[in-house]
Amino acid sequence: MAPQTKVERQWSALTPPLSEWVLDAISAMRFTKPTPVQQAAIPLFMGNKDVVVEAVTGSGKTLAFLIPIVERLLRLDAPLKKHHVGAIIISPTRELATQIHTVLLSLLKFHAPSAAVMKTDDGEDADMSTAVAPPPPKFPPGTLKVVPLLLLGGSVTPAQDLCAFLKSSANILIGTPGRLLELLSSQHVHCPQSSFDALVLDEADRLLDLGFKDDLQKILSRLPKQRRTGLFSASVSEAVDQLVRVGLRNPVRIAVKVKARAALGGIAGDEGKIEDKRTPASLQMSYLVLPASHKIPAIKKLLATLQPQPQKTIFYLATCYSVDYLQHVLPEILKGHSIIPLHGKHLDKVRRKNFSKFVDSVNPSILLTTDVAARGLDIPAIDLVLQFDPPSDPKTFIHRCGRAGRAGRKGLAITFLTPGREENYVDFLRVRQTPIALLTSPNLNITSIDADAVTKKIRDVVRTDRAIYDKAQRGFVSWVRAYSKHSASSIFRVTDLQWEDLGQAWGLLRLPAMPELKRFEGDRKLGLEIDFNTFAYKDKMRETQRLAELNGAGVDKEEGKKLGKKGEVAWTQKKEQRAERDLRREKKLKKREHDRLSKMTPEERAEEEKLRGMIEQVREKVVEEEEEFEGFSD
Ligand SMILES: Nc1ncnc2c1ncn2[C@@H]1O[C@H](COP(=O)(O)OP(=O)(O)OP(=O)(O)O)[C@@H](O)[C@H]1O
Repeated sequence: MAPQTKVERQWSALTPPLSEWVLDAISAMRFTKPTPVQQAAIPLFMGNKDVVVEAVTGSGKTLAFLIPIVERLLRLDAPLKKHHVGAIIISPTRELATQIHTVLLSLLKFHAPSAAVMKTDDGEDADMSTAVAPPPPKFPPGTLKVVPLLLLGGSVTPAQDLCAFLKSSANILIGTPGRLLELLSSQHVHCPQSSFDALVLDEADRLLDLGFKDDLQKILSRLPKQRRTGLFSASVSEAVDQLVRVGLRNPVRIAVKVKARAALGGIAGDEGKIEDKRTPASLQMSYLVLPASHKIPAIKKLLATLQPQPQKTIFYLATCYSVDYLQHVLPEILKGHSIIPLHGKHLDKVRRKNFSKFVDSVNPSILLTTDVAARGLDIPAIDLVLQFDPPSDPKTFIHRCGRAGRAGRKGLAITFLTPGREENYVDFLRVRQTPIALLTSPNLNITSIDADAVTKKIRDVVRTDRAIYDKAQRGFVSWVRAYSKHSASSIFRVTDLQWEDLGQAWGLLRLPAMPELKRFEGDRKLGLEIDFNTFAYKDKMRETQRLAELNGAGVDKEEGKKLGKKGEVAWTQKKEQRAERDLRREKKLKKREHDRLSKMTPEERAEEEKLRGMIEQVREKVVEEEEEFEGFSD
């Protein structure tokens, strides 16, 4: 017998033993040993156990559920019937679902029969194979294989998803709840007791949140009760009250915690003590206490002084509108870094493009984002996470921080707190086994001169275009609303906010009119004298419209905006733009479909017609999933 390699030795201690091809795949990935969560979860989930798995971010939970699912489907006595589903993996966001699908494909590349299906399904590979390479190997009927299908929503219609399912006879579905439900609602998709094996909820506590409740309930009602269910997350214990909803049967709880020495800068006297942590040991969890107006100057200094210089940074903001605003001003301040915005209100196309741009960028770059990118994303090169302020939902905290310091790599997560009551957040986190320590190095020493200089720069950008001013006002209002909804409401109180300093921090040209400022008696103009009547939009059409309104009746000269039905113009315009966009999208899809059909042989067409007949019966409803993921982003 050939001597075992190091990889085989480490992984082969698992029982039941993994298949040869899985060991080959792991070996190619250079994972010399299973991570603790893989060691604990793979044997149990490969057996007949339901599992609830909590392990720190970046600890390899994805393979901990993918390997058992695949192994079990490939150990069946006979292949699943056509259009029968063997396993479903649900994820709260498209990006995460896509990532799980990618990891699964990289695993299946090593399973020849499944890989052959992937090849023939991929048009490019198939074409190339007829031209240069030999055709993919044929396997005898009855060969077991895993065929995954990714369901995301966005620009793909439910009918197209069904078409892909029927054509590929996929047996593992990966997707977001809304689109999965659409597919499962079709009478052509079968999940009977005899075939359905496992359901996985990745980021389970998020999926058990109220926002997903209805979809999840409906999905569960379409699955057999006798199945294996796996719940995975770095914060699943936050959802214990909800677990019963998932119908777990005597689940085994697996909790992989980290023991670490308490860092300097935590509670006095605790330094060096061993403590349980819910964050990876390789991730330095830090905070800074600064007035709001010192935060961006501190970030500027940090990025310039941290060694080695951060290459990929995630900068979390509370709302989509804050992202929409700061994407215009940060490039001016954080020069040398590409600022890439990403939030749930972006069109699907923009969201995908910007995400890829960040992942692929070779220069220092900052993903400016909301909690849409808080969970699950595995981009190993991220070395720094910045939180302008803590997330409204405290369980999101460890997920945001956990985008850095993954799989043993060093990472740094810094949370900004303002002096006063917010400092209690440090103790609040400690109780939740998420200790954070004051960042003492590099020493930033931000002065009011630094803050004034940054505010001036921001304001200079805002003054270039009234559209940016609008975004600033909107971004700020949405931020205040998010702040007021913080679940740690005794720590984050709107009444404690320092409005003038915040105005400076955001580079506002005046404080917006908002109910939260009713009792504010300070300077709403923030010390500036600006003639808003002459403050123009760069966009000529918009400016002409503004001027027309300004010169017309019912105009507040100071605001330069229409009185009465506030916001009516913008709203109707927005509605028209959306309708136009939908029309354009529909036309594009039709053209793409036409091009696809025109390339088909008559036989393929006939098959297509047959499929279409089946698809006609499917509800055509495009689900707006993004809003759910945003939760509190106004
Ligand atoms: N056995 C292993 N050895 C080394 N690296 C591994 C191993 N298993 C997985 N990894 C790598 O660890 C990284 C994190 O894995 P994964 O994304 O599954 O983490 P996770 O626990 O799901 O994190 P999160 O809670 O943030 O979703 C990935 O880049 C993955 O390739």
